[in-house]
Amino acid sequence: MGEVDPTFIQDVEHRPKLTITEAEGIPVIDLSTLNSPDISTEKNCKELASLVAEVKNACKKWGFFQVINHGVSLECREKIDLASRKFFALSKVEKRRVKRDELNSMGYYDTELTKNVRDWKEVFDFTVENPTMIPLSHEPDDKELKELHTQWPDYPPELREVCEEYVQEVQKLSYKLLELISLSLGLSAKRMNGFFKDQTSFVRLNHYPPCPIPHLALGVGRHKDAGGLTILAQDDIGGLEVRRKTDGEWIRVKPTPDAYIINVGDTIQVWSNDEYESVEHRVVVNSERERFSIPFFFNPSHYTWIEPLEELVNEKKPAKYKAYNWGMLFTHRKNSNFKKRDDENLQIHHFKA
Ligand SMILES: O=C(O)CCC(=O)C(=O)O
Ligand SMILES: [Fe+2]
Repeated sequence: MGEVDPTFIQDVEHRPKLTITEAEGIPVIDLSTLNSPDISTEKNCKELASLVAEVKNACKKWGFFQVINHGVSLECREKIDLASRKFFALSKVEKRRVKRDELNSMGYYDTELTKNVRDWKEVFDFTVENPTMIPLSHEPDDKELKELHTQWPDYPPELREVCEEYVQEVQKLSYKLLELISLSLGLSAKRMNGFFKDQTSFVRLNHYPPCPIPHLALGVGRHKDAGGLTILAQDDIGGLEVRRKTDGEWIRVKPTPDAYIINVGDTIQVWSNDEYESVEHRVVVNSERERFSIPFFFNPSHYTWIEPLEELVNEKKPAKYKAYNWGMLFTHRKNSNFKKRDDENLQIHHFKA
């Protein structure tokens, strides 16, 4: 097995149990009602109301759910999956030609830290908007912006095109989900859409190679997603674990062919004034098989100030957070994935009112 870099080793309390608890409970929600051309009939109204109720229950209970009949074409998903496999099969030298650096956080890298421990994975990130504007530094007084541009590799030559097609399709699903979540919070369907103009969303191709020490390391350490929503395609290997709210147990999300796994991020937690919570999750790796996954992080514009929506604040439920700037948080997080540092990552609890 050889020596494994000690930066991969998790503290004892965070090491995974290799016996799997697979939950029956993480809901699978059928979105076919939304594909119907005639959404305004009485039957459809009823179906929509029950769909919204399912979304609400899932968000309350788990913070996670899977969707089927979501409208993203399987062909499109298969194409990006294949291109991703071809890219990661290249040599490290080839992949590092499109490596991310301090100035551009998009591209390839294999040294991501989650809570200061290295993840057993390699990734390729690309943005939705080109360019994507974010603050240059996370200092609140520094108003300078920078442009993120995706660095596309030469191989496989179709990568850029299939990624761009995939984003188009997943975007449509993101807005459908955002609208369902809005309705489920008692808001108008499009209440949150405006925050996603000039979005800082990005897609990540993840590759988790087989790991000789799956009991000591993690593919991704425990974390919560900071943005609005995450829409994840996982393959048939499995490894994603979600912290169950009722008892804190780590529950494996069962791979379901052609489904997407959805979770609400910290941003929706704050907008909802803690009506919904962003739930901790992690990825367990295994010694035999490599795993691939593709999360889409649906994030607001850098100039969005995140705070509880006024409709969800009242005397009984005062605002639980002070407003913070999304761009500043995004830049802070990006820099900390990059460099080991002593201070804690910036988290929403730092903005508790
Ligand atoms: O690969 C997965 O299943 C999940 C990855 C994840 O949680 C993330 O990249 O934020
Ligand atoms: Fe995540």
